[in-house]
Order: sequence, then structure tokens, then C-alpha cells
Amino acid sequence: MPRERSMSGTIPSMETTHDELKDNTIIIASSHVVRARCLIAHPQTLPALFGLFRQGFLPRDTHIVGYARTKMDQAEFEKRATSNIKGADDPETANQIEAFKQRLSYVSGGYEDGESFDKLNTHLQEIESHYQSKECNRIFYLALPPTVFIPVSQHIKEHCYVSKGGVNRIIIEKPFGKDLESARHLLLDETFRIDHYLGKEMVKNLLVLRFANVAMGACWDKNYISNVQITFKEPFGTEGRGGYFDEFGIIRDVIQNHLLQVLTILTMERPDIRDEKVKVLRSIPPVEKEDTLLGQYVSANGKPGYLDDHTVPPNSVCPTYAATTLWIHNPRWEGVPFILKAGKALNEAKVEVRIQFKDVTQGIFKDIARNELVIRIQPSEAVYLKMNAKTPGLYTRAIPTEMDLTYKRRFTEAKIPEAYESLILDTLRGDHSNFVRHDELDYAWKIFTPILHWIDGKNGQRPKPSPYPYGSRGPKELDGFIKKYGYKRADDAYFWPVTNMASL
Ligand SMILES: NC(=O)C1=CN([C@@H]2O[C@H](COP(=O)(O)OP(=O)(O)OC[C@H]3O[C@@H](n4cnc5c(N)ncnc54)[C@H](OP(=O)(O)O)[C@@H]3O)[C@@H](O)[C@H]2O)C=CC1
Ligand SMILES: O=C1O[C@H](COP(=O)(O)O)[C@@H](O)[C@H](O)[C@H]1O
Repeated sequence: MPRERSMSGTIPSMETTHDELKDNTIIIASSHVVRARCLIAHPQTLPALFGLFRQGFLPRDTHIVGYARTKMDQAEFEKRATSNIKGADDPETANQIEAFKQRLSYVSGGYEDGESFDKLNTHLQEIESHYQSKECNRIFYLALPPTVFIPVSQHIKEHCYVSKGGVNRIIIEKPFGKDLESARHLLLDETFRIDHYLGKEMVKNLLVLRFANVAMGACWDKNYISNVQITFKEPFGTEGRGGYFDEFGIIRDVIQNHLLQVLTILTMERPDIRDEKVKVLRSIPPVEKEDTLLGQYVSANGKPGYLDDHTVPPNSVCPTYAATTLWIHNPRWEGVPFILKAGKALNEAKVEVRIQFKDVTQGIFKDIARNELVIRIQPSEAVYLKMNAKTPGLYTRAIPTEMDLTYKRRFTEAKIPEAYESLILDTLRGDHSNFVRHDELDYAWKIFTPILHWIDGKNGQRPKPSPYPYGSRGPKELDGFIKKYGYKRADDAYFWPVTNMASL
């Protein structure tokens, strides 16, 4: 099994400053040129590095070297590397971009031949020869298709690792395989597997909400919680990205990784973080067909259907929407359904966790809305608790209302960091706690591989997803599906003007 240096298993210090960072870290920010917009690396990687740079979080001598097959000169690389930075028309930002460019350089080379990596190493040594400190660290960020992860990381280790006095770290991005078996082939030593949801502010906040509040902790189990929904909604379709998407589908794209990560943080016992996340995953059996709803968007209101995307194979049955219910067999969560829903081309952009509590004891109250705790991950980060209160006045009536912690109202001065900023900073600090450990990945695939093989038609005909109109909430079966797991839409109770105390 691969080794992974684990600096921290507990909640990382929230007060780490850049004084603790080492000097002279080198980041290889890329290894391929992203097609559509011709950017180097993931569109958010270089803006994140710039964000860290402008806030003083990049160690003093950090230099960023792009590496890809495309031949280009320094000026072209600088242009591409900074083209995705927002706010460049502001003079201060423009000055900072100019300063950031001084940290950039580029080497072109192949993925398969050692000579190219020797050339890269010579380039790195030349840069490092100007550093004051003897300790040089190198971070290799592989924004690459998985087919070349292995050869590239082998070449990096053979030709580009610093041998003395510094550390080497490799960052990789999903997809980490397509199922359990293919993921096992990709297990690499000492890697930081990025799931960018683990860098999102509200996902990080889950730990604090749960473990820094006795009141939350006290009702966080099967005795109080009826059902949980973790929802990902995007208001746009694949639109030209169908070639990639069709091979993967929505479960591999979003559910097996991002939403499952949210679920594990929501349900694990007290940190040690990564050990506890793995324990939860081990308690979840593979998803059943009966607990799965699949959908595919069709043309509506002038918007194209999935099959209208010219990059999608004709008659594809790839799901662009899925709802899957997971069960955790442990004493805390036995019997509580966790519904993970994700879809493209829906009615809104939203990622949230919705925890619905059980009904209050009948008797004093009837038809009263359930409490719901909603953690809005994006957009407009918020935590709000739907609860019942007495209507002001001389009569005793309960109305549903919210206790509302909407971030932009409560923390007016705060800048919420981008997920990639936060995760790259963790890598610089050598903190693995927000990255996906190899055994975690293995268990995550065990949960989803059987259902994915069924969807892929490995043992028979591929299931046909239910159509849903572009811009809708999803397939028509959705509300029945969720209801089956005990979810009660607050509709009637919520908007009904009053809920009476039965006996008063
Ligand atoms: N940041 C915020 O959004 C905040 C909102 N509030 C307030 O809280 C109150 C309630 O908010 P909230 O509960 O989030 O919003 P809603 O009352 O709109 O409920 C949303 C939930 O209901 C489901 N739903 C929506 N439409 C239907 C339908 N036609 N049939 C069945 N289910 C449906 C949604 O499912 P699906 O997701 O699958 O579509 C989602 O689970 C609002 O007054 C809001 O202003 C308060 C603080 C912050
Ligand atoms: O990994 C992915 O995530 C994005 C959504 O990320 P977000 O930070 O904008 O929520 C999704 O669009 C993409 O299909 C998927 O591959």
C-alpha cells in the first residue's frame, strides 16, 4: 500500500500563519493545456496561486513552473497563466499580476521520455541556484489525464525529485479511476489527492459546527434526525464538454467524490479526521438499484437537451441527474437515509446539506413544520435553522421561521477563500487532512462500483434515465423518491399562516 505522510489527523490549527511555511518551495503548476480556453492547468489553479501570492501566503522564493507539451515562449505562458485572474483592470491587481509574472516560467516537454524531465530538472536547478536557502522543496501539481499519472510521476521521481534537504510533494486531481479496480492502478506514493470540495469554506465549517457546539452535537444522530439530503444543482448542461462527461456520468463526476466527502464529514465521529471518515465509509454498503433514480435532461425553453450536444454520442443513456440513498450501519446513524442528489441543467445553482429532524411529539402541537438545518455550501454561504416560534400577539400560535446565519450579512468584512487557495496552502504546509487518503478512495469506490457497473451495462442492458426538462428541478419521480425516505416538504405547514396549539 502506498505511504502517505500524515502530518495531522486532528482538526488542523485554524491559526497557522505564513511564518510557519518553509522558504523556497517550487510549484510545478501544470502539465497540460486545457482545451477550450487554452489555459495552463485547471482554470482555478493559477488564480489560486495568485490569490495566495497577493495575500502573502506564498513562501518568499516560490517560483511556478508550467510544464506541458505545447511549445510557447515566456510571454505567451505569462499571458495564459494570468488570463483567468479576475479583476485585472483594477490598477492594484494589475501591479500584483506584473509582480506575480516574475515568479513564472515555462518548460515544454513530453510525458513519456526521461530526457524531457531531465530538461525540466535542469531548469529547476537553475532557478534554485539563486535561492539564499539551501533547502529547496518541490511540489508537482499534475493537472493531467489519469492515463499519464503513472508514467509522469515515475519520471518526476526519477529525474526531478530534490535529493537532499527538501521535500517533494505530488498533487493530483480527479478522476481517480472509473471504478474500484482502475482506481487501484492509480495508487501513487505520497500524493495529495485533491477533492476541491474539501477546500470549500462551508465544508470546512462542518467540523466546527458539529464539534464546537454542544447543542448541535447533542441532536446529531438517529434519535433526532429523520433524513438528510445533500444536493448539488447546476443550471447549465454539458455544453461542449459532453465527450468527457459521457464517459463518466453524474455519479462519478460529483456524487462519488464531492458529495460523499460532505457526507463523511457530516457523519463521522470526532476527529482524528481521516481515520474517522474511513470508518464511516466502511459502514456504508454498496448503493442498491432500488435506492437510485437516474435522469437525463431534454430540450426545453429553447435550451438544448443532453443529446443535442454534438460531443455526446447519439442515443447516449448517460445520466446527467442522479439521486442515490446511502445507509450507514453504525449505532449513530442506523436507519437514517442520506440522499445524495446531483444534476446538470437544473433550475438553479445550489449546493446544500438539508438535515430534516423528526416530528415533535403530537399532543400539544399538530401539523407543525419539522425543524430543518440547512447548510448552504454555495452560492451565498449560510447556515439556517428552520424552527417554530410563537407568533407575536395575544394568542398562542406557532409559525415556522428561521434562525439565520447568512455569511455575507454576519461576516461583512470576511473574504471567503477559494477552495484551491486553501488546499494549495495545505499542501505547502504538508497537511494531508483535507486530501483523500488511498483507503478512503478505495472504500468510496466500493460503495459506488456495483451501481456504476449496472449503469454502464456491464451485466446487461443499460438502464434508461428518466427525462427531465432543461431548467427543471429534475425527473418527475424526484419528489416521490424523496418522500419514500421520510422527507416531508414543509410546504403546507410552512406557508400556512398559523399552526395551533391543539388544546389551548
Ligand atoms: N441562504 C438562504 O437561502 C437562506 C434562506 N432563508 C429562508 O429560509 C426559508 C426557507 O428556505 P428553504 O427551505 O431553503 O427553501 P424552500 O422552502 O424553497 O425549500 C427548498 C427545499 O424544498 C424542495 N422543493 C422546492 N420546490 C419544491 C416543490 N415544488 N416540491 C417539492 N419540493 C420542493 C427543494 O428541493 P430541491 O433542492 O431538490 O429543488 C429543497 O429541498 C425561505 O424563506 C428563505 O428565504 C433564510 C436564510 C438563508
Ligand atoms: O468536479 C466537478 O465540479 C464542478 C463543480 O464545482 P464547483 O466548485 O463549481 O461546485 C462540476 O461543474 C464539474 O462537472 C465536476 O467535474
